[in-house]
Amino acid sequence: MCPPARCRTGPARATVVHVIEVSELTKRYGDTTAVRALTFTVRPGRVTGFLGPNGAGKTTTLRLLLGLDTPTGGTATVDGQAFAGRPRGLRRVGALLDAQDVHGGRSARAHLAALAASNGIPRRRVAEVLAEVGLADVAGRRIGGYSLGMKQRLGIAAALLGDPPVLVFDEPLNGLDPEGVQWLRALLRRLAAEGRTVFVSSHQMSEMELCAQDLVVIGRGELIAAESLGAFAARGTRRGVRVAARDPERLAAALRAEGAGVVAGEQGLTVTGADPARIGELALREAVVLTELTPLGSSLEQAFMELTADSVDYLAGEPR
Ligand SMILES: Nc1ncnc2c1ncn2[C@@H]1O[C@H](COP(=O)(O)OP(=O)(O)OP(=O)(O)O)[C@@H](O)[C@H]1O
Repeated sequence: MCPPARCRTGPARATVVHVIEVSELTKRYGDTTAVRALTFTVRPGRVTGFLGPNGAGKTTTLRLLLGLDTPTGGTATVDGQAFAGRPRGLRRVGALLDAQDVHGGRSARAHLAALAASNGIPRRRVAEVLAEVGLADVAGRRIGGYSLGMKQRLGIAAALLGDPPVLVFDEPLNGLDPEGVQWLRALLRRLAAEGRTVFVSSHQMSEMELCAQDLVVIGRGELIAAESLGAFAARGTRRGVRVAARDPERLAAALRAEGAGVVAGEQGLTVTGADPARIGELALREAVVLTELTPLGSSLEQAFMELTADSVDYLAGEPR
């Protein structure tokens, strides 16, 4: 593979940084506003997770970015230019949008060879990417007989074919088995470590938690957050503070009188609405000996649920 840094030639290209920039991006389909005034930046050298509940507008955003659809307003650019489906576009941006969208009658090898030919990519890349995604042994088989996971791997192979500095994947973990998920997480991290810009959508926080460094979170087409994983997690409400004390009932009463929430459990009290310092002060005032005072950090999943709660269109299970 040619790392992006080495792909830059000449003084003009030396300053090129492979940034995805989305500015005031809006897309309406009739009465539906799929994306509304979205603005964010995706930087190279990091895996950026693109998160949002079902129907949030992730696929629409990626389609607009890739020039597969036209914005109603705003812009989406790579390296400062709109990316339209150019013949040699695979060298610039590699994308996996819909793994099922392939000609089932062809073999994986023939499919990739055709893509390579139309993008001016050396034929040897076909064997390289097939090996990279673990499909070398089945490359001669018809794609129509592939499982969803195998088609995802093929879609990833196609995205890697042109050795591009920018990679965009829409829900690439769908259909992968646990080994496949681990493999893909490692691949995404490696691609970013090579200096590429890696933008990956998912509707599940837990999927991104282990490989993304930055997050762009949207809900109902609007931006909720664009920041590092850590900053996003910190925005979730703290789960509370676990407290153990010699006289828990007395402390619980004092905390409740202060407006804090207190739930008594086997391991002690779980307190919300009061930080450890305030709990310590109250314990001192009530002359209650504390034996444990542990802040419970908010998990990313919880932050995601909280921050997108108002923008979930489709809920599984019980109605809200
Ligand atoms: N071609 C279209 N015509 C009409 N409405 C559309 C079209 N494409 C998307 N939408 C609507 O735009 C909204 C955003 O859809 P989109 O597929 O971008 O969301 P998503 O975040 O990718 O969802 P998911 O996680 O379920 O794939 C939805 O309400 C969807 O029904």
